[in-house]
Amino acid sequence: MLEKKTIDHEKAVLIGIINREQSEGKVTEYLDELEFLTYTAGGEVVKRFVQRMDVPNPKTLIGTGKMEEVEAFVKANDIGSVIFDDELTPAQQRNIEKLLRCKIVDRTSLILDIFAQRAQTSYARTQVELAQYEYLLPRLTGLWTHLERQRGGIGMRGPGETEIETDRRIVRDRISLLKKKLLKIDRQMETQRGNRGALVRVALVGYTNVGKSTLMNVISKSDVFAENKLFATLDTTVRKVVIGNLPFLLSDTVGFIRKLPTQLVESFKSTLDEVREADLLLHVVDISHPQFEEHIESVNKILDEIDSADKNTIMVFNKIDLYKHAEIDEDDLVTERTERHFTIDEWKKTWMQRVGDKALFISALNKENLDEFRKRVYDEVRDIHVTRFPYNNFLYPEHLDEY
Ligand SMILES: Nc1nc2c(ncn2[C@@H]2O[C@H](COP(=O)(O)OP(=O)(O)OP(=O)(O)O)[C@@H](O)[C@H]2O)c(=O)[nH]1
Ligand SMILES: [Mg+2]
Repeated sequence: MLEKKTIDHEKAVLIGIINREQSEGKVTEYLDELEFLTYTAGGEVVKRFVQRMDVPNPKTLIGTGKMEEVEAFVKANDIGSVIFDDELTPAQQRNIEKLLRCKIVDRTSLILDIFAQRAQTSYARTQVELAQYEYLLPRLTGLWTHLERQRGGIGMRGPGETEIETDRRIVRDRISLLKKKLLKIDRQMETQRGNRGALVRVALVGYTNVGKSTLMNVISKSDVFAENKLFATLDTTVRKVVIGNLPFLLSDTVGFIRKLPTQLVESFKSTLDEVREADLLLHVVDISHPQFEEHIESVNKILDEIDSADKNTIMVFNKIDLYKHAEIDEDDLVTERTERHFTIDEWKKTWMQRVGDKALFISALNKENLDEFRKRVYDEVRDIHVTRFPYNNFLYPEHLDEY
């Protein structure tokens, strides 16, 4: 269920293109996610436009005819933003802006906007601001006037410099300032992490909205913010958790998403240090989501980008309470049985073949199978612990139920 807040819902339309790489079905899925992102950002989607085209129009991405259709709709319906699923070049963005005279947003800037809204701590805010400026820099091409406030008037403009150059210089200065600021906080955090001593470190990773924070809360009896919107968590939270009598550190991290803007991965690298330095990853998956396998791929890709793809990982399939498999009527002899028809048991078997006992099926919300989850995590953490401190191993029995 979506909790609607009293934000003034700005009306938005979505635009996607179908081509050789993305089929109609895929585009529908991508636009579903884009709609969820729009909702998270405070907007309301009133219409979607989809066009089939193999070569994008260099001027406006979609074709002229389609653009006229969009223009008519935007004007007639008081639309505040037009949101594209595909990334726009700075030139395309400018051209479309001129035509439609409303906000033109692509997936990257939408995600950046959500991050900006949700950043709570000064660290997260600094990271987001850096990502925003890096997105902005190549797009500074004269049409922008929103840097006016920061220009500071007299004396700021060097002789002979054009406005765009001044803007670029201001943005570059700001970027290097922010990088310095982050570096300083990074060092402090590194020291903090160093002080945590020898405890085994476990990190929850996964696509956004899969239930990482909910699981963190039930396991550590803490109170991390969780809600049915994307990117509820931006800052890493670390908690000391004890299972049996074995203590370890559990961290909850920012959720991943398909096409996570590179600027964000870059500037959130240090938030992701927690992942990079973890001894064990719990890769949480929302098995009730129709595209959960693609989510797994996106997450693996980002883990690869931060050099963490080879880490010891347990796959945690969450939300089994919501999972429903598609059914085929007995007299239906045409429909082929596919993964969509798998029962949870079949998924269990499939994943067991792939990763052995490193797959778990739970419901964090209904607390289903949490004992099994605790036991698996205990065994894994214990193994890491006794490998690291062999002399210590008598402290921690091989089986949790000996406690
Ligand atoms: N039905 C069901 N809902 C769940 C389960 N686990 C979490 N949820 C819901 O899923 C939504 C997202 O949960 P979060 O814990 O915020 O997810 P997250 O992975 O931390 O999300 P981000 O921080 O945004 O990346 C919330 O509305 C939870 O109540 C579950 O096992 N079953
Ligand atoms: Mg979270």
